[in-house]
Order: sequence, then structure tokens, then C-alpha cells
Amino acid sequence: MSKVTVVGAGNVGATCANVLVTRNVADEVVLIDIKEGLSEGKAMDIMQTANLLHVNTHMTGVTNDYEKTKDSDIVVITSGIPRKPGMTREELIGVNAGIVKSVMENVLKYSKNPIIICVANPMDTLTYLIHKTSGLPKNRIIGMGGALDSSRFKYFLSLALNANPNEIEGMVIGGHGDTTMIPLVRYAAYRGVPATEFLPKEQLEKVAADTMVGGATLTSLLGTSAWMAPGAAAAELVRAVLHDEKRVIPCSALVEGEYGESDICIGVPCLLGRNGIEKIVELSLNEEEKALFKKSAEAVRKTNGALAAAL
Ligand SMILES: NC(=O)C1=CN([C@@H]2O[C@H](COP(=O)(O)OP(=O)(O)OC[C@H]3O[C@@H](n4cnc5c(N)ncnc54)[C@H](O)[C@@H]3O)[C@@H](O)[C@H]2O)C=CC1
Ligand SMILES: O=C([O-])CC(=O)C(=O)O
Repeated sequence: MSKVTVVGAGNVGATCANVLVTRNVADEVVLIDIKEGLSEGKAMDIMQTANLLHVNTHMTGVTNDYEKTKDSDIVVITSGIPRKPGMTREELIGVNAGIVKSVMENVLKYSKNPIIICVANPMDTLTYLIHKTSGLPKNRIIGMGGALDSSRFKYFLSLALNANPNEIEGMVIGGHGDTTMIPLVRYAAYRGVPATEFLPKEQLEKVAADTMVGGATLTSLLGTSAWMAPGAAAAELVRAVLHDEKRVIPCSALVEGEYGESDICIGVPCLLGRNGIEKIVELSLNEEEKALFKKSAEAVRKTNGALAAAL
């Protein structure tokens, strides 16, 4: 029996839970929030799709009762405020660091060795906070950013190529920030053929730029940050781990020398399986990509430096 807890029943948490349930990813899903009745309502609404969508997963919603999350295999942390138009993700640290820290304390009272997937922003820094405070081994702490950013990259590439996003390969590494993420244009491909064969440099640069501000663009359109693709991306990580898929997906991971960095969590390609991050895959980067990665790491490190004041 597999059990997944999703903390935060807002836009991203409820969407993630909905994908987990309606795609039968786990046997049991628990949705938990501090807002009285919210998780119960969302769980009831989702479970009322069960016979329409042929669902086998069982889902419950609870208000702040962590005992119900007991023995979770995976805990997805979406509790935290989202940004509003004009804000950066980094500005959320003051509120969200405290939320994530207290949520983790509650989670660990009832689940001894869960795999954590951190979604709340600023995600790389909050993933690092979990490393610093939880005592969990590094392979069990995963930050969700690159899965989403890569999906957006493939979407923008599909528009430029007038192609199906499912036939496109593409990966975004680095920090999950408007200026820190690194769409790896050189590695992008359509049906195995490098995208550079199909699109001129300027168009590829625009695809990369649109990807980087993908979250900000949606925030200004929606008035709050996105949730459909973020919820699906978090569920995708759950599936890769729970089903031991051994897929390489970029995630925020604690680096210890990989890509020339240490003591930060940052987006790198990760082999995901039942033990969480089973390996960090080191791609060979050219000088320009290495410089971008270094700059990205410096920015993430700077946000990490604001953690102490935020707690
Ligand atoms: N890493 C990524 O790629 C993405 C990250 N995000 C981040 O995810 C977070 C959630 O975004 P949304 O769902 O849109 O926000 P939301 O406001 O719709 O939902 C957040 C939920 O967290 C709950 N919450 C707050 N404190 C809590 C606590 N101590 N315990 C349990 N629940 C608590 C709130 O009651 C609310 O229901 C934000 O920080 C956002 O920036 C959003 C999209 C993508
Ligand atoms: O843009 C935001 O603040 C939420 C997020 O991380 C994303 O959608 O990429």
C-alpha cells in the first residue's frame, strides 16, 4: 500500500492531489491544510469523480491533523503563499520559510523516513531549509522546479516548431527563479534531432526567455501563480519515485561537488526511483552554460543567506 500526503490544499496542492487520485498514482492520498474544511471539501469533490473517471485511489482531507498522515511514503509540501503580479519568488521567503519549517516538524512526528517533495517557493531555498532542519538523508529531499520549467520549455519549443510537445526533449537546470533558470537549448531536440537544426538562434533565445519568465507571465495573467502544470509536475515526481521509474528529471537536489557547487540545493538532472534521488546526472556543459550555472548558484546561495532572518 502506498500513501502520499499533500500539505496545502490550495491551488497547487489540490491539483497535485487530483492528478495523483485520478491517475491512480498512489493507493492512498491525504490532503491536509490549516484552513478549516478546505481539505475535506477538496477531497470530497475529487472523490466524487471516482466513478466517472474509474478511480481506485482512496483520498481523505483533514484539517491540521497530522496523525492522519502517519507512515506516508511521500509528502508533497505546497503549503505557502504564492506570489502576486510584480513579485519575485524570492520575496516569499519571509512567510514561507516559517510555514515549511513548522509543517516539516509536524510531518516528521508521524512519518519517520518519508521522501519529501518541496514545492513551496522560493523552492530551492526551502528545499535547502528542509535539508538543514529535518535530518533526512539527502536522497529523500527533492525540490520540484525543473520538471515544471522543462515542461514549459517543451511547450514553448512546440509552439516555435509547430509540433506536438510530446515529441520534444528539453531540460531546464539551475535555480527555479525568473533569472536563475537555465533552459539547455543545446540539448533540446525534436524527434531526436537537435532543435538548433530547425530554429534560428534568435528564435531559440526567445523560447528560452519565455521559459524563464513562464511563471511570471502566468502570474500576471491569473493574478496569482500557476497551478495546473505545477500540480501535475509535482505528481509526476511522485509517480517517478513511487513506481520506481528510474527516470531522469531535473529536480532541486543537494549538490556536493556536482557541477562544481556544494552546500546548496539547485536544479540538476536527477535519476528518480524508489529511493528518491538515486543519482545526480552530470551533463557536460560548455563554458557558457558553466558560467550561467555558477551565476545561478550564486543567486540561490544569496537567497539561502536570507533564511536565518526569515525564521
Ligand atoms: N516549485 C514550483 O514550481 C511552484 C511553486 N509554487 C508555490 O507553491 C506554493 C503554493 O501555491 P498555491 O497552491 O498557488 O497557493 P494557495 O494559496 O492556493 O495554497 C496554499 C495553501 O497552503 C495553506 N497553508 C498555509 N500555511 C499552512 C500550514 N502551516 N499548514 C498547512 N497548510 C498551510 C493555505 O491555507 C493554502 O490553502 C506557493 O509558495 C507557490 O509559490 C507554485 C507553483 C509552482
Ligand atoms: O511563478 C510562481 O511564483 C510559481 C512558480 O514557481 C511557477 O509557476 O513556476
